[in-house]
Amino acid sequence: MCTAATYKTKDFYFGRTLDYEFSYGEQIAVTPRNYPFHFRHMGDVAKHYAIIGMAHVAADYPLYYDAVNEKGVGMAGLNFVGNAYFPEVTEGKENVASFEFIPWVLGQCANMKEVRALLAKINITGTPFAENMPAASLHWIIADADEAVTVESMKDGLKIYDNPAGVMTNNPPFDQQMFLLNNYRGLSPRQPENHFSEKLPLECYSRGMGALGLPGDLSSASRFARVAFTKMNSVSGDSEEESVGQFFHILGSVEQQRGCCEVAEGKYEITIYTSCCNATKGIYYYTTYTNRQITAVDMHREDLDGSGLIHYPMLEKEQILRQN
Ligand SMILES: C[C@H](CCC(=O)NCCS(=O)(=O)O)[C@H]1CC[C@H]2[C@@H]3[C@H](O)C[C@@H]4C[C@H](O)CC[C@]4(C)[C@H]3C[C@H](O)[C@]12C
Repeated sequence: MCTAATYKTKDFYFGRTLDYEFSYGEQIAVTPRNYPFHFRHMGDVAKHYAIIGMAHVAADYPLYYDAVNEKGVGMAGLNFVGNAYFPEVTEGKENVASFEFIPWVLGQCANMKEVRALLAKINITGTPFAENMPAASLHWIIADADEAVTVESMKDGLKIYDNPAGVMTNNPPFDQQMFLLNNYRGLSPRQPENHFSEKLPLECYSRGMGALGLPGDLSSASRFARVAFTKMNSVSGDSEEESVGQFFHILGSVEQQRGCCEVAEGKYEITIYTSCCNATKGIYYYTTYTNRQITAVDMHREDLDGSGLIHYPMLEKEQILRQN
């Protein structure tokens, strides 16, 4: 399972948890403006916006999981197993392999208006990156500081949903996830009134009772409700530290501890990493399951006019600051 969220204070923040039972080996990758992209069906693109994000790097190619570009547009792919369907190459469309979707969009769109125009022409194909790397079953969230959409390629077509909550998890399809939020419209960060019965003297015996009923389990529908509630009610200062700190707390509401979600005998899904990108400034912050210190890579500290891919290993060793 995975969860993605957007957050706005003075700057715009975009990130996700990557939950799985094993790692593909990911790195923080900066694609500078002159790195040549060879799109399988769309030809070569020599110049594009610079991109920073988490990627599996194979044959010097950044297979991004989540990323932002230098214009402040963010995008993440999350599992959509059993629902994602990628058609064959279709004439008259811009055919983009699912593994190319993030660089295709982030390489050329400066805002969501441009993203929407691009999506109107696209056909996301299942073209594999390599023989041993078939297309992943994914859906995507794409956002800038002003709005977000969810993109789902399914048997009955390509769906582009407005995403006013600015959050996404996995199954079921996004329209159903949003509908299910209706179940929680009575929840509140404030203490509840007694609407149960005037004839019963019901009391608030604890703080936090306004959100009683918010599901606490790890299913993706429950994480959707939980992260939406947390994000929509989130309050923080707008300094970088306060915003980044609060963003990690928002995604902390849905993180997965080893042992709670068994996917096979003795195998557990965990939050492998959590990212928080300051999309306005191009700074990628992350924590990992084993390294809870926030680590940052700043795209603007690199030569963004270069042509070679830049990548940093994910730092996974726990760093404890000893006070005495
Ligand atoms: C497994 C990851 C998604 C995690 C997730 O959503 N878990 C939820 C599990 S569940 O639904 O609730 O069961 C996805 C996110 C991004 C994916 C990777 C990226 O798409 C980049 C390439 C794409 C290639 O086609 C396949 C390898 C790959 C390197 C992908 C492997 C894997 O599918 C990743 C890492």
